[in-house]
Amino acid sequence: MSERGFSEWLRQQCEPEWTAVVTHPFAMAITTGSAGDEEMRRYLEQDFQFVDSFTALLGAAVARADTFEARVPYGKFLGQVATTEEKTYFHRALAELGGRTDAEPEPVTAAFKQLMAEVRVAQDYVLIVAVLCVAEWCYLGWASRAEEPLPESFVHREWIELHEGAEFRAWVAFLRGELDRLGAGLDEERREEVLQVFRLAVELERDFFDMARAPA
Ligand SMILES: Cc1ncc(CN)c(N)n1
Repeated sequence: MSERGFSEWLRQQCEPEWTAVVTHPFAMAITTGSAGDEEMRRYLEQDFQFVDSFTALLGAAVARADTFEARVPYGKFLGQVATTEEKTYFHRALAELGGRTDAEPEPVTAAFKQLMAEVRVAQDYVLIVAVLCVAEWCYLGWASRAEEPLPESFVHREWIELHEGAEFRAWVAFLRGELDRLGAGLDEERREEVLQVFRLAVELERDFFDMARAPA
């Protein structure tokens, strides 16, 4: 395992897919504001379905965290997703784009929801953190590549802002810290198990951006 900790070791094992996610043409098109309305509508309709399962997974993290110190950041972020992202951004953005909140999940969305449901039902804390960490860390990865001035359109700009900034960086650092802390006590077999889940989540992130780019 890398001297730099379990989370960095996991990330390195997932190259070149990791870099493919954080530099994905669709993500880069969000950062420049050049992702078109149709693409953004398809992507956000699907992401709204993703966020539902993601919110449930945060609830599982609150329940299964092994320390009170860890439960608090999950609870705090859960409140933020449920209020800021779900209640305001998605509804405003989908209204602007003529999108729906009840779109049929695409195959990649269904696969991602299934992975999140599996680790949630298993109530396996380190696997729960692995999926949450991929989702948040790789979003920080692409969003932090955005250059000022950010796009004028709120659909692009606010989506970047939700995944960048001091608070979001601290949240990702917390998730990585949890993986580093837990990883130190895992044997080889368990580390491999976490890696498999981590890798699948990275692949799904890449496929999710591919889906957004695919012709309708
Ligand atoms: C597919 C996906 N992955 C991650 C995130 C970041 N919360 C998201 N909104 N959507």
